[in-house]
Amino acid sequence: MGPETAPPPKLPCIDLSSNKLIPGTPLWDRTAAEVLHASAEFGFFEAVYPAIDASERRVMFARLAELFTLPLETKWRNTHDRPYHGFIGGLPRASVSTSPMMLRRVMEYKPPVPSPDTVISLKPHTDTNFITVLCENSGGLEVLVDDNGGSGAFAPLVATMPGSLFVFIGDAFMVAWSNGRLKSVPHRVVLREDKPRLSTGLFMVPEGGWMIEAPEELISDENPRRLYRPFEYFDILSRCYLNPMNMSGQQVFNELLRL
Ligand SMILES: O=C(O)CCC(=O)C(=O)O
Ligand SMILES: [Fe+2]
Repeated sequence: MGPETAPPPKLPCIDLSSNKLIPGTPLWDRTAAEVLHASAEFGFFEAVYPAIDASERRVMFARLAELFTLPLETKWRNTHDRPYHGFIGGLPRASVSTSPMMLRRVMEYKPPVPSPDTVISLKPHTDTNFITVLCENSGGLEVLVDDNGGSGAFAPLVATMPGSLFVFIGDAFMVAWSNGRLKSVPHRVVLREDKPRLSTGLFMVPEGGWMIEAPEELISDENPRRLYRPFEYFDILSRCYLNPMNMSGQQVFNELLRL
């Protein structure tokens, strides 16, 4: 028996494709309100943003597939002293990543051999960074929905438009940029087919070495005080890394920083 998954509910899908989306216009304001609502209610949304057309996408994923056929010794040469920045092997997925500030990561999930019907390839977690933008070659991403009192169920994220990207609010955004108003949502990857899944993500991370806290503007009648202590991002990331996936970033933030 595979992991249980709820049927796909109606999930937020926001059209960011119009070239009339210009700051100061009513369309901009309406779209910004949709983004805010989705980020507060769900912690993620599907972004209709066909900047990468279908043929570019195909080429990109074909090249990625080639990249992952490199021998392990070669992949392990991609090292970095910061957690999650170099090659990550040993998980059900393999990951190669570059660049410390805007972190572009590519991921391959391979079903184990022999393959069961379904397998959880990436355990439920929240992203610790500010914002994640994901682009995938096949389904498998699932989010926790309707998490009333912890009794939520994972639902598949099915793109309603070809070429969509998925945008996730991370823990650092939840804590520092929204003072708890937006939500970072647990998600996971489940393989239901006996073939590898490829994805690429843009992980927007804070610069290291600075203490980060919610700005004054976010203190309101609704939230009359800061909800979290100031933090240094890589300190938190190292703590998450020390117990990978056993404790989500959200738990680390809530247990260490909640005031
Ligand atoms: O591969 C995916 O689509 C999800 C990756 C992910 O959630 C992560 O690396 O944090
Ligand atoms: Fe994630």
